[in-house]
Amino acid sequence: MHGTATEPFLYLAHVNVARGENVVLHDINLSVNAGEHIAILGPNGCGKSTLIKTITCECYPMVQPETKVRIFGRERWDLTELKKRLGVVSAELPGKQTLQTTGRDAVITGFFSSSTLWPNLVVTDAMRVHAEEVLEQVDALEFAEKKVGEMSAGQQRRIMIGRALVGSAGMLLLDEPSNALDLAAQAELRGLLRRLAQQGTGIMLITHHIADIPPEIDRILMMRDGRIIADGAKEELLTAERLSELFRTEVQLTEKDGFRHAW
Ligand SMILES: Nc1ncnc2c1ncn2[C@@H]1O[C@H](COP(=O)(O)OP(=O)(O)OP(=O)(O)O)[C@@H](O)[C@H]1O
Repeated sequence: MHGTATEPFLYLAHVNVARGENVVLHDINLSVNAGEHIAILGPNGCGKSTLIKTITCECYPMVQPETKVRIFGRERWDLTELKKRLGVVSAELPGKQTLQTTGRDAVITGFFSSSTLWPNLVVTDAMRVHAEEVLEQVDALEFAEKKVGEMSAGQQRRIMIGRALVGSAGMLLLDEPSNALDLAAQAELRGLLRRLAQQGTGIMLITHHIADIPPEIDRILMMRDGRIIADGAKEELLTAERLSELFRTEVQLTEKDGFRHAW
């Protein structure tokens, strides 16, 4: 699981991050290889999104000599380049212009990390061919001509996953992707994440819904109060006992077809 055969995607050492007046991440140490499948769990406000925002350079670590942040093996990044390579998906759209953009074009914006296909952007034939493959991969060809603003939340999410996939180096960072999805769309999302994981796409998934965690995810990070309090195998950590400790409430767990359900 923590093997060295693949290119390291992420290396964080002694990372502290402040937001506003408060330090909200404390001494984060984390190493992730490309292609790993990880879920990040923890109570509201524990710092999960800030961790992802630290990877995407939307939040910066406090400057301290022992602090290291390496993404794809590099410490310094042109932000636009980095954004293109990181496949980030949240429940929010990249910008309000995205609403007026067709699904097909919204996927292509992933090559530029832009909110719409501005006229000055040069779209190559190779980009169009790849976007078409990705639209098929996320099962979105049927509604690719629709404007994103006219799609269901489930369709939008599939387009945003496609957008994240086109430019990315095979790692998806998903911040609560099942938010606002109805039961059918949640099931579709679960199926899609499973397929992507099986095809070798790496996944870092933040979720409050244990049922979102596909069987392919085998590593769990548990966060509380801005710290990683556990990092290990799903078999050890995704238990009623560990979840009860993490959320400080009694959690019950059942398992079906490799998925776990908590309440
Ligand atoms: N823009 C901001 N300015 C100041 N503090 C912030 C900001 N965004 C988040 N915080 C604070 O940072 C801490 C970590 O928040 P973060 O959003 O990373 O947690 P989270 O685990 O993703 O929470 P949730 O599960 O509710 O989404 C919280 O105390 C939060 O109040």
